[in-house]
Amino acid sequence: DQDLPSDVELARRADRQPIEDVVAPLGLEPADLDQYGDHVAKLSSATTRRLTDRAASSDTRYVLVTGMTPTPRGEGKTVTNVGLAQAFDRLGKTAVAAIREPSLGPVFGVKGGAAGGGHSQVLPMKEINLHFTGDLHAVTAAHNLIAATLDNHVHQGNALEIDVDRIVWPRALDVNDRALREAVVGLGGTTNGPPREDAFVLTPASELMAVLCLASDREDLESRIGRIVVATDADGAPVTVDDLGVTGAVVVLLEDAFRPNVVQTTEGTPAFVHGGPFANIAHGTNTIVADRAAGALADYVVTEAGFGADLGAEKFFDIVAPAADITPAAAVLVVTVRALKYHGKDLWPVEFDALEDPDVEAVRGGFANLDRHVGVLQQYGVPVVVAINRFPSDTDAEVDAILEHCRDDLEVRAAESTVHRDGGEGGIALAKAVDAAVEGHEGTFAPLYDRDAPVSEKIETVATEVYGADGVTFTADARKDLERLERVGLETAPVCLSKTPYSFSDDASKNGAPTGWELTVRELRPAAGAGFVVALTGDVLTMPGLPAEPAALEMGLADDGSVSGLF
Ligand SMILES: Nc1ncnc2c1ncn2[C@@H]1O[C@H](COP(=O)(O)OP(=O)(O)O)[C@@H](O)[C@H]1O
Ligand SMILES: O=COP(=O)(O)O
Ligand SMILES: [Mg+2]
Repeated sequence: DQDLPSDVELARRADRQPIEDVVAPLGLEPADLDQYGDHVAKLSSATTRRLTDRAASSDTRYVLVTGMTPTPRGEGKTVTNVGLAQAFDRLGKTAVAAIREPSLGPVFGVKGGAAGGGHSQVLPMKEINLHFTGDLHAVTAAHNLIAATLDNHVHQGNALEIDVDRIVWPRALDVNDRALREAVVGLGGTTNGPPREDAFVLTPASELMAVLCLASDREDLESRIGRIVVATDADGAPVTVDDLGVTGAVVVLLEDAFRPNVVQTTEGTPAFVHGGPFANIAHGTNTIVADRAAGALADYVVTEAGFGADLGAEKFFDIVAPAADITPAAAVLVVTVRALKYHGKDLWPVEFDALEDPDVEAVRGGFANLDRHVGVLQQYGVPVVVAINRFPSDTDAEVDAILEHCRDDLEVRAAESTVHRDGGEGGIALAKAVDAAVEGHEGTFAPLYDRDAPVSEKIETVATEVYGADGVTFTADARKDLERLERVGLETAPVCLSKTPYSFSDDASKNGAPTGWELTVRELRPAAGAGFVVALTGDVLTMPGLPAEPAALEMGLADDGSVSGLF
């Protein structure tokens, strides 16, 4: 398999069409777009409202792309998502790839870009991976305006009697910076004070990002922002963004960010790239507005949920689909030979060169992880199709072992996908398997837990039925947090579990399908704006750190304007 040119080189070579031509087959006119140059646009406010007001048309097929428990490099969900949308396009259907927009954190950190790869990318790759249309910068600014307004309120006399030891609204930055995980602000005497402990989260972990992704329209966006709890007062009552009086300014900052970004894939298939929460520290899928707008226009909406099915897919099914009134038609579970070997060899931490050598037995050893993910997805009543995302070093024997296992043992459809190397052509078999699975499926989709169940019961359900835990241990702090939920009206809200993506359990070193363990919940953070409760487990960090060799060290700008080191 001859080596492909780099993603940035392939992106540069792809012949791009004017964005108005890309979306014309969807029935969009130039008047529906606010353009940012020839290849990037946002839906206009009027069109966003028109498309999202429509009931989700029942004949639109929403295909969720999820994955098995990944290695730190990621196993190709975004690549598969883009490639599958291209495949449906090639089969004469209208399709939209609906994915998240990248955060600068991973771009300059370890994972690199999140715009797909090879012949299945969204373009323009450099712009999308860097500033794009400014949405993440807007969220960062809006987040920090709330924080500054809060400290200013306290400085100016604290009429709301905010308890400065119970402020729960951090600051945000879209850069991985462990030095900011815990900070002290307000130093410098009465001019700057009062001093207090503070924290920074990466912008994708900001509750404003979740609000932007879950709001159904502009009015809902505003009321959700106003409901965000930033602190508690001397009586222990919640203090909200509305109480601070800054809701209007935040909406002004986020009005453009709320409208879906419209771009194209390497093959000219439409893509709505919008919203950027990760699935370990947040709910992990793109905006509802992008899903709904795409669903009003296309036969297929192929959308991705981050990390493994235990994270992104669980949150898509239990939080996003109900909030968006979307019924998923199928789930595509992306697996790779290398991730199966990683689980099969029970490696931790991962040594990638050990995964290059052909080893069918090690692939078989990883089936326990694959099988649990298939079982998790089937619990939601959706048909599952396994996509084997083929890497250059994979052998036919390894791929055949997976196909046979899916057919003979799991009795689920599976298809080899070569969309990274071949673009949409490499996803035709997968697209046909998805259609066959949808057409042959009985049963109906349903979230896993009853929407009125108490938060603790919802956490137990996800822990035992999705993660495979024997039960849940709430620390003393978490139990206190549970009691406080009533005061913010979230005692029966959906839960957004914050957990390591590298294991079904809350311990990254336990790969495969761990059994005989308890999930430990150490803290609950009410997200009244997002309308869910974040449950922190293990040692998940909402402000990641840079690795020993950050991707940033490989980047540069050539004289011809091309960027090196972006991948
Ligand atoms: N089949 C493949 N061959 C080579 N590289 C791939 C393949 N699939 C994905 N990649 C690369 O692996 C990295 C992770 O892919 P991505 O689609 O972002 O995974 P995920 O969305 O699951 O995190 C990206 O750099 C991507 O270009
Ligand atoms: O939130 C994580 O998303 P990926 O799995 O696509 O990196
Ligand atoms: Mg991805």
